[in-house]
Amino acid sequence: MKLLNEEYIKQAIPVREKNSYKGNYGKLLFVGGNEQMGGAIIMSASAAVYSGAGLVTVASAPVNVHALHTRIPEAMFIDMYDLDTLASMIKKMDGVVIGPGLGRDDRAIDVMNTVLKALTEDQFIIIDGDAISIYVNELLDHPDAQLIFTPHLGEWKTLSNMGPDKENLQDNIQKQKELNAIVILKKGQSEIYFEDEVWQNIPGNPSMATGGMGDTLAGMISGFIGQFETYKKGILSAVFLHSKIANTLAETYYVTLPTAIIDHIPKTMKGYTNPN
Ligand SMILES: NC(=O)C1=CN([C@@H]2O[C@H](COP(=O)(O)OP(=O)(O)OC[C@H]3O[C@@H](n4cnc5c(N)ncnc54)[C@H](OP(=O)(O)O)[C@@H]3O)[C@@H](O)[C@H]2O)[C@@H](O)CC1
Ligand SMILES: Nc1ncnc2c1ncn2[C@@H]1O[C@H](COP(=O)(O)OP(=O)(O)O)[C@@H](O)[C@H]1O
Ligand SMILES: [Mg+2]
Repeated sequence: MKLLNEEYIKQAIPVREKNSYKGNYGKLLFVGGNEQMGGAIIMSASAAVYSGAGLVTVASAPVNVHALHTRIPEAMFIDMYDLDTLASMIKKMDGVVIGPGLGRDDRAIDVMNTVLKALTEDQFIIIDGDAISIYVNELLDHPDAQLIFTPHLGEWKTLSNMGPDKENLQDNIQKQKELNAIVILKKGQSEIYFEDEVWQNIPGNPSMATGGMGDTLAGMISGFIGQFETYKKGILSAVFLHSKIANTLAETYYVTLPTAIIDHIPKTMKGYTNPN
């Protein structure tokens, strides 16, 4: 297992080309946030916007539109239950995050089916939160896109049948291959399972144990992938900086709010930008 520490991330973040434009930095769709959990998809999309994603659209329950626009006017909005619009929107995207606050009811299952079927091979999808349960329970097919799962240990049990006391490196590698996906297994020191190697994150602390922290990570990962050369660089940099920011905040704060992490992303990224 490789260790994900300061050395890897140093100067990993690319400098923006002088004449680049928003289309160069990722077009992302966030799908989730039912009537009870709008905050989850708002945090996720905010994290992508603050990570530098070029264009962010949120597909959510209509009741969430004003809260979203108050928090991030940079994002666009569609009704996630309008399945035709949802399917046509997917076609314009580089990547999709689905699951934060999605719920698991029949409407959520329809949304999930629509998204997975509309994807094409040059796109990526991050499946998080409730979407993990739907993927497993509904026996959905692997989408025609790069698949990325971001389970916490409870969700990993749903995906792998291995509980927190049973999961282990070798069996996790085996399961990752069966899933044909990149797996970011979230825990105190999260592990990232790629096709050819496994990494362990070093920073992180218990001030992060608060609702919305994983929603925020999923948004950061998507935002980074949209701008980085490779999936590996984008994912590893996002996982590291998410917990690195939390460590800095935890020096003076008892609890680290996901929204506080989001606020600190742009300045922290600047500090790790490669000047060459
Ligand atoms: N503001 C909002 O809108 C927010 C919305 N949110 C949205 O809520 C949705 C559900 O997400 P969730 O993570 O709450 O799933 P949940 O069904 O409780 O977990 C499944 C099982 O896993 C277990 N488990 C969990 N963590 C574990 C661990 N580290 N290690 C071991 N076990 C662990 C857990 O066990 P338990 O805690 O019940 O003992 C349970 O049995 C999702 O869409 C998310 O985006 C939240 O993000 C909050 C803020
Ligand atoms: N004690 C801890 N130490 C380090 N990281 C933690 C700790 N508790 C939680 N985290 C991190 O917080 C995030 C929690 O994700 P998740 O449970 O999906 O949150 P939510 O669904 O509420 O957004 C993960 O990235 C996890 O690694
Ligand atoms: Mg979660």
